Amino acid sequence: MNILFFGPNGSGKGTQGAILKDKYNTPHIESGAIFRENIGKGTELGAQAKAYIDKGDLVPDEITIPMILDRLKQDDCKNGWLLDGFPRNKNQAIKLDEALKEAGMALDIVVEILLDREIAKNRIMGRRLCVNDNNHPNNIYIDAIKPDGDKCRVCGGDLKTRDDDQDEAAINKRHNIYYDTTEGTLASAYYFKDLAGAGLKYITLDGAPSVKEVTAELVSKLD
Ligand SMILES: Nc1ncnc2c1ncn2[C@@H]1O[C@H](COP(=O)(O)OP(=O)(O)O)[C@@H](O)[C@H]1O
Repeated sequence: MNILFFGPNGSGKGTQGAILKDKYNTPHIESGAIFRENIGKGTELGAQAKAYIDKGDLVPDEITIPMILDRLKQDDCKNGWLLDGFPRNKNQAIKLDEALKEAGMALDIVVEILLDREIAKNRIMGRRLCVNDNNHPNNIYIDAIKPDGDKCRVCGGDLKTRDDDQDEAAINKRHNIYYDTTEGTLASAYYFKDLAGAGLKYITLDGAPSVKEVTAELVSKLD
């Protein structure tokens, strides 16, 4: 299965993407993770991308598009892939569509998580990480997982915040790109939505409920 996954920062896209990856046993290709890996290894690509990422901008298409299209040609993608974080603008969507047609490949599923922008921002800014286990869910803005005072609600451990979670300007910048329905990431999702029907299944999920409820909706809509 060839799958695209869309969701704003704060929508739990990474969590739901892992469900899809396991269900279809495909590689989970995350454009941001590829950039971070290259930055970590000190590659030329990493050096080029870092300047843009640090400013909260998108890495230019002439860098990003060939990087992702090359990745989709690798052997492990033969039986399908889950692409997460690409396309992120209309031009990337058009180039992906052209490359798929050229390779005689087709998209099978597009998943879009719907989440109000303010809720998404609060989830990011309200996130608290337990020093004992980052997976202990604590968020000061979500009643269901409010911390126990200033301690982890699961184990009572100390809580910390991720620096980039508190940079409201950077969060707004990323959300401006995501929620832009003319040239931004939602424009790229809708580009494929308009193609839906020709064997392409477009699934929307309500991102507001709990992780478990979003997963249940996702699984019910895939079968
Ligand atoms: N498709 C893309 N096009 C251009 N830049 C990208 C793309 N995907 C990721 N990036 C860059 O990598 C950074 C990290 O991406 P990601 O891990 O998805 O985090 P976030 O969702 O917080 O932006 C992005 O902020 C952007 O600068």
